[in-house]
Amino acid sequence: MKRSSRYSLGRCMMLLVYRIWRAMPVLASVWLAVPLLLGLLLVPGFAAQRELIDLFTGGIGGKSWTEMLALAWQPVVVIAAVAMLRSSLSALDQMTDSGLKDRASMLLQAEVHAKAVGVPLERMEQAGYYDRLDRANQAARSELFDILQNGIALLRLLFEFAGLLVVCWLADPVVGVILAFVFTVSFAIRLEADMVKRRLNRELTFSGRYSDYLRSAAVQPATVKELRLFGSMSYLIGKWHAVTEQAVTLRGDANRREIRHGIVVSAVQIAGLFASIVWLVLQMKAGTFTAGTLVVVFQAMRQAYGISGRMAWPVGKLYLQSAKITDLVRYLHEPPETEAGAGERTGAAERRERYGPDGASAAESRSSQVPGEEGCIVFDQVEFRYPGASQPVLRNIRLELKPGETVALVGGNGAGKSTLVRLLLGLYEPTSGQVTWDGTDYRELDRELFRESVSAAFQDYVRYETTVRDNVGFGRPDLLNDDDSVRLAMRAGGAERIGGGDLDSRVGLVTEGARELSGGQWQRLAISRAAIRPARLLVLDEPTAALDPQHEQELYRSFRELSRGRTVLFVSHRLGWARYADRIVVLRDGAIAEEGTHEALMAADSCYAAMFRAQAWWYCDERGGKGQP
Ligand SMILES: Nc1ncnc2c1ncn2[C@@H]1O[C@H](COP(=O)(O)OP(=O)(O)OP(=O)(O)O)[C@@H](O)[C@H]1O
Repeated sequence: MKRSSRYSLGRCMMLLVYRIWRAMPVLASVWLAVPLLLGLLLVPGFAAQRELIDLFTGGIGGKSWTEMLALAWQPVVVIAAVAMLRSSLSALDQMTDSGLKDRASMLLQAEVHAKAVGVPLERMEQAGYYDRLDRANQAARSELFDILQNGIALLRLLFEFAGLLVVCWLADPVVGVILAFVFTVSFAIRLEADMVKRRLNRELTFSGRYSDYLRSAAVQPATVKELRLFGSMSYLIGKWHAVTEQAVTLRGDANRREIRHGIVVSAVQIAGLFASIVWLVLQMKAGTFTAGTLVVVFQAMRQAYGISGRMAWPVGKLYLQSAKITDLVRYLHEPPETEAGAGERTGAAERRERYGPDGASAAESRSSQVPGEEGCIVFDQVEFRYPGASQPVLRNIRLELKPGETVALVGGNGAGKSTLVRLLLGLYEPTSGQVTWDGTDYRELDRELFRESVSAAFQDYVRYETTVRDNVGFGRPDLLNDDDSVRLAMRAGGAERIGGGDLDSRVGLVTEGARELSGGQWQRLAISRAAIRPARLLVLDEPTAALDPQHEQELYRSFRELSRGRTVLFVSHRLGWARYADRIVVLRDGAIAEEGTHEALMAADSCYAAMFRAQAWWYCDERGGKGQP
């Protein structure tokens, strides 16, 4: 995957840590400071050890035991204090570590959700954007804990190595340089070997699954019967053999490679150690070094070599997780519109541009007009283009919905019906032109009050896998516990029998003991959810798509009740419904092709008439000779 340098792994990690630190400064500071202190404490610890060794290897000389002990107590106290501090810091580290990772994961998930809520719907519906949101969400939910774990493990090892490097450098800068060189070389070799092994393991997981499938297929009675009959059994077994043998060979190669790398690393490390000791012995001869220094340097170098091996693990894992880290950080840092190129601005983006970075909210706070009582809606020269699309989906739409009118919106697949519905509900903003409510531009209306004035049941209706009551009551949470209102809405949506009259019966597959519903039953609940809202405008997008003829007829009966006193726009491919609307609007290729009552459009032998006859033909008695459409 190509990653921009703006979002390198290191920068992404720093941005993530900064976000966490901003939200939890104390906890995050402790979390970061502890590994640093653990590393730094190595320096006084080793210094005290050297002093103690030098004291005793220097011989008692003319000193009495009491004098020796008086000199020794200081380094002993330092060694004990360092050991106690290190163990206390390790305990503190464990405590902050688990608390911080849980909270950081929750915090970033909440930030991803908060950002998703503010994204314009038309942007959210773009496949690329939605995928990124999904990946960022997944990274925040399941990977973040692991990412932070690896990040902090790496930090701990780095600080520990830094402490050991300081110990060696203080002993002699030449030894420090040798250690830095040997450490870098052995770490690089180990990391490369680790990455190769990880990639191979991933590949082998796929081929392992394939090999398992082939092996189990070869012993399944149904497969055995068929393969014997066709004489293909040996072919299947040969295939399994080839896949398995390839995996065994690759694994053997990888193991041999790892062993070879291990030998090289050991050779480099032994050479480094040898060079350091020779150098120190030479210095000792010159009288500048003590036995204590030699022992301490020897210990520090061996400890640092161990770190070079352990560091390959978190670095390798972070590298593999880098795509997810980048997704998460980019999602959190970039405004959604930056993905859209020139000429891809949505209405919301334009508004932001007009009013500055906080444009959307500023404009929203400006839009405070109360929606009028009448609810006369006018589309005035509306054009709409999806972000990234070269052509508008809707063009030059002039449409008026009079208060209390029922309008059917019909047209072929992809004509733009659902898009028009979303503009009508204020979910999208026109790219040009305007939609008004009693003469006021939608953008000037108070969002909350506007939402209260509209209701809808969508083609892609939602299934709330909780209770029947929730499925209806989510339309009006304040009426959720008002049984009468919920039942009334269910009657209007033709859903009164769902759940056997028990509003609290659980539905769906998620909870134990719940009952799964059919597509039609879910759709009737969605219509009931729309019906519970006393909205002036009701929009039904394909309300009968999942209904059988009997339930469709029942819904039609309650439809009259449902539409009383409201402006209704419904979209339906079943033109039998359209004939009862006050007006039919036909969309073709994103433009209004014709408009009128059923009778007028039929009389005009319009494109609606052709569609209607095409559908009616299926229901005609063939012998009745009504003919083909
Ligand atoms: N989120 C989207 N992003 C980009 N293009 C879209 C998006 N949604 C729909 N379109 C495109 O807009 C056009 C109109 O789609 P729309 O869903 O409004 O049609 P429709 O008349 O409701 O179709 P159908 O009867 O099949 O439901 C189609 O060409 C479709 O590909």
